[in-house]
Amino acid sequence: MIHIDAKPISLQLTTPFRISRSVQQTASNVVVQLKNGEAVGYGEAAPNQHYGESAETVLACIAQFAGNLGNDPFQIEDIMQRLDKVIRLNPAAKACVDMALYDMVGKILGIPLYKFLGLNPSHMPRTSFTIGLDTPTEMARKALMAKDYPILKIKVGTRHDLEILKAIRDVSSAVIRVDANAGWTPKEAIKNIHSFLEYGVEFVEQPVAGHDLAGLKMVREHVSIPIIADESCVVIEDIPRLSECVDGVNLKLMKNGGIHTILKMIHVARAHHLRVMLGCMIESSLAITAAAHLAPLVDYIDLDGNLLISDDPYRGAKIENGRLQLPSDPGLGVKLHA
Ligand SMILES: C[C@H](N)C(=O)N[C@H](CCC(=O)O)C(=O)O
Ligand SMILES: [Mg+2]
Repeated sequence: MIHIDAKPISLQLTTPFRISRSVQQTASNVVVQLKNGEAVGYGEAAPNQHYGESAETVLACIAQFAGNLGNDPFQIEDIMQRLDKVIRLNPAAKACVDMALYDMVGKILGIPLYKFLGLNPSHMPRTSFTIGLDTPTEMARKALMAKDYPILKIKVGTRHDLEILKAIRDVSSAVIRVDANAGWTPKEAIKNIHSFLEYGVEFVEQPVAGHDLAGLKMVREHVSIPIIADESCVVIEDIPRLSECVDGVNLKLMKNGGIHTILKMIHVARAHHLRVMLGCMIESSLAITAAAHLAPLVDYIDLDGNLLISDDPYRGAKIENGRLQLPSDPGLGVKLHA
C-alpha cells in the first residue's frame, strides 16, 4: 500500500511578487512524501488562490487521497483517475502526488525522469526570468540585475505599461516576453501590443480575462506577434476551444494537475498546431525540477519560481545562462540542501 505524508512549508520571496491581480510575499506550499515498502518519492504543491487552492485545501485533499493510492506506483494512469473521482479539479493537490509517483518510479528503476519519459535532456529551451510589477524605474533596475538571463518575462497590465517597456529596453537587450495576467480589455490589449512592437516583444501571455475567448481571438487577429493563453487554459478540454483564438498555451504542473495530465495536454496542443510553453508558480527546486524534466517537449519555458525565493530547501536542476541542466540522479534527482 502506498502511504502518503504531507507537511506545509513556507517559502520567503526575495522581493514581493506583484502581478496585475495580486501580490505575494511568501509562498505557502505543501511537500509530500510517498512510501511503498523501501521506495520513496517526493512532491510539492504550490497552490494558487486564483485556481481556488490554498495549503489548507491541498492538505484536505491529501487526506482524501490517502487510501486511494493503491499498491503499484507504476499505475499512474489508474491512480490519477481514482484521485479525479475522489475530488474534482484541485490541480496543485493532484500535482504533488503525481510528481511524487514519478519520483518513486524513477528511483525504483534507477533512472532520471527524463529518461523514463524517453526525452533528450540536451533539448532544453532557455527559461525566462520574470520581473514582477513595480515602478518602471524599479523594474528596470531588476532587469539590469537579471543580466545573466537572456530572456526576461515582464509583467504588465497597469496604466504604466509603455513606460515599463521603455525603461526596461533602455537598460537591457534581452529577449522580452510580456505577461498581462488578464489585466487588459481586448481594445487596451491591441493598443498596448502595437505600442510595444518598437521594443521588440517576442510574444504576449494572457492579454485579457481567462474566460474571454472572443477577446483573445480579436486580439490575435489585430496584432502581429504570438498570443499565448495561460489563465484561459486550465483543463484539457480548453485546448481545442483555444486553438482558433491563440498561438500557444502555457501549461503548469500546479494549474493543470501534474506531469501525467500535462503530457496529455502537450500532445492535444500539438494536434491543434499550438505552441507549448511550460510555466510555474512560486515553487521550490523540487517542483521546478519536476517540470524541467518535461522541457524537451516544449517550445518555451518559464521555470523560474525557485529563483524568486530566498530559502529554497532543495537543489535540483542547475541553471546556466538561462539554460536548465537536468540532474542525472534517479527520479526527479532533487536533494535537500545540506
Ligand atoms: C513565477 C512565474 N514566472 C510566473 O510568472 N507565473 C505566473 C503565475 C503566478 C500567479 O498566478 O501568481 C504566470 O505565468 O502568470
Ligand atoms: Mg502567465
